[in-house]
Amino acid sequence: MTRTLKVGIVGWGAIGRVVGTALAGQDVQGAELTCVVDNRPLGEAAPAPQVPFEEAVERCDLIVEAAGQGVVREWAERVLTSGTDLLIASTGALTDDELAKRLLAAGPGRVYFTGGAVGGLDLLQAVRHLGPLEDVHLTTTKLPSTLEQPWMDEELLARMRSATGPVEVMAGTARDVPVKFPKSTNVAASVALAVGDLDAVRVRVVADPGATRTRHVVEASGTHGAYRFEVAHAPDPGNPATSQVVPYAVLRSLAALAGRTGQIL
Ligand SMILES: NC(=O)C1=CN([C@@H]2O[C@H](COP(=O)(O)OP(=O)(O)OC[C@H]3O[C@@H](n4cnc5c(N)ncnc54)[C@H](OP(=O)(O)O)[C@@H]3O)[C@@H](O)[C@H]2O)C=CC1
Ligand SMILES: O=C([O-])CC(=O)C(=O)O
Repeated sequence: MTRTLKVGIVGWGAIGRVVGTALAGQDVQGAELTCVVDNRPLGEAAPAPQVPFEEAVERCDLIVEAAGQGVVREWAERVLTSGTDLLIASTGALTDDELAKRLLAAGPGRVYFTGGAVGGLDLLQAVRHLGPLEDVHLTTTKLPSTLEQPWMDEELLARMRSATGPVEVMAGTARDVPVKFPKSTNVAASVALAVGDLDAVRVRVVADPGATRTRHVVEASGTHGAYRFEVAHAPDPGNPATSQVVPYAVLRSLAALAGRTGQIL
């Protein structure tokens, strides 16, 4: 008989709540919710004990990070060093090369990344073995309010707020963009993880008042082929910066880690 995977969730928000509720309801064969970590007191809202981070690391086989890039920076290495595995949603933290290098080398815990809001990462990772991808582009289009940032000047904010159509708010690489939109463009770092190069992924971030669905378009080509993946997600009603599908991508990752048969890997 295989052991049940004890899972702790860090971040009881749009992602964590759905993942934690599903785990507590035994929706993921071979995994159970052991505890929850969050900034705010959750009281009865959490279906498992709310504990400090240190205690979660001690009690769990696997921690799901669904809190933000800062949590990855502060805790990821300690989780892995303690022997606990870590599944990261805030992949944008990996734009820091030093941190990325340390996490990939850390152990005995293992680090994993969820595909989150983008598709096709499995194929892009496979394609690397045929040779480099020369051209990789990601275009992310979201509601303007979900893209407002403290560093933006009045002129850009005014343009976003009064837009009647799409407005490009940033063009850069997967190294620059997730740092500027830490809660909204982790997908850029996820594409870069699949492609194996942060600087090779050209990213456009577009604010569009008509974007009732969040759109991510990944386009890549090389001598061996051309690839295009486009998704249009309903945003989470409580946190429209996050697409509603993301917790289900995390649950899919958890099912694979728990060893459920029949998974597409
Ligand atoms: N890979 C992907 O495709 C995606 C990745 N993400 C990443 O996942 C993260 C979480 O998303 P989402 O659930 O929508 O965010 P929410 O803001 O809805 O929830 C995050 C929760 O984590 C809590 N939190 C933040 N920092 C800490 C901390 N240091 N310790 C404990 N709790 C903390 C927050 O509390 P408080 O509000 O008090 O800070 C909040 O309750 C995003 O910030 C983003 O980085 C999101 C969408 C897609
Ligand atoms: O949920 C999404 O569509 C993407 C997102 O917020 C992120 O990548 O951080």
